[in-house]
Amino acid sequence: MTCLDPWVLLLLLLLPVLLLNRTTNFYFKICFYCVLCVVFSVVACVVCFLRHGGRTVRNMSIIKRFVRIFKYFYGLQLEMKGAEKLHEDKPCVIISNHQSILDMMGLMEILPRNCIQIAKRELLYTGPVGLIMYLGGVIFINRKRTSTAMSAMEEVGNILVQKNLKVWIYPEGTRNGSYDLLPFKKGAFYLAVQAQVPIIPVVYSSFSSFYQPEKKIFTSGKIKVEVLDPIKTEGMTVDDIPKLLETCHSLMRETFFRISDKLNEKGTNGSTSQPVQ
Ligand SMILES: CCCCCCCCCCCCCCC(=O)SCCNC(=O)CCNC(=O)[C@H](O)C(C)(C)COP(=O)(O)OP(=O)(O)OC[C@H]1O[C@@H](n2cnc3c(N)ncnc32)[C@H](O)[C@@H]1OP(=O)(O)O
Ligand SMILES: CCCCCCCC/C=C\CCCCCCCC(=O)OC[C@@H](O)COP(=O)(O)O
Repeated sequence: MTCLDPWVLLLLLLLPVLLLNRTTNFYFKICFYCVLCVVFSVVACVVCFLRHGGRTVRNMSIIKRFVRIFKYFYGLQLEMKGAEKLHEDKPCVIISNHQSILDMMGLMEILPRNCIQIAKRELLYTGPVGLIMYLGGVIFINRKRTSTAMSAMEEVGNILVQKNLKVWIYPEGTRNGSYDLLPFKKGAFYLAVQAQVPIIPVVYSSFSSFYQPEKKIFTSGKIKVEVLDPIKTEGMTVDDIPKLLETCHSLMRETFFRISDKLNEKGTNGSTSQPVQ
């Protein structure tokens, strides 16, 4: 019989204690999430290469299958409303709120076919995770240079209708762990007006009932997802963008408060904002 290294033995004995401690449990879950992302990305890259031979939005259906497994490790339940609105075979711009790196689980639950995503350029350099995003057709933008970000998004606008694509954008432009939505950036609205395609808002309930990084809380829980009705942009011009943005923001904000338990417009279930994870 092989003897276990005493350090390994000690770690194994301490593991239940560490997992019962809220802080270590929190960090364990976050680290495990990153490990899952990396390991599944490596496997998904191989499958994507074998199946489609390179970068294509069709790889997203493969990536989706991998990411959909994550929720079982975390005891997360997703409750959808109106998901069928995303599956109409027409181009559109989908906008949603962005709370954390955990969003990916909710995203992959309802991501429609032929839907490209916009992400910050830095994610391309996260090893296998960046590679799988690249293979999945994610468009990377440099947020520090508005002009290049705008032209990358304009290019998406040019092919949206032509190739019958959908595009998923986080108009807050960054992760937002506060108990409210941030003001929206304008790129998604320029894109929709330029391509004359509808905007479909998608709202995820606040994660704060099961995930509070500042208190090191990460338990099992439920995420409610509501897909709102499409908002037409036909006939709109750039002058209509501020009003369009305002309409989408207030509809989404209203929905966010309605579907998030114990949250109200004053912001709170005890604290105001917290760092993103
Ligand atoms: C198996 C495991 C697998 C794991 C892999 C799974 C893959 C999942 C992928 C998930 C990816 C998720 C990634 C999420 C992110 O990275 S979010 C961050 C990146 N996204 C965004 O930033 C999108 C939203 N941002 C925008 O739309 C911005 O508007 C942007 C285009 C980036 C410009 O930024 P900024 O300058 O900060 O914004 P403003 O909106 O304030 O605009 C400044 C002025 O420019 C004018 N403007 C904007 N766009 C246009 C345009 N297209 N044409 C003309 N003018 C434009 C705007 O009006 C502003 O001017 P004024 O102030 O109005 O004068
Ligand atoms: C060779 C380098 C290796 C680096 C390895 C890094 C491994 C990283 C592993 C897992 C990370 C999981 C990332 C999942 C993708 C989630 C997308 C996301 O949520 O990005 C955040 C972005 O929307 C906004 O960023 P900011 O809030 O503005 O900041």
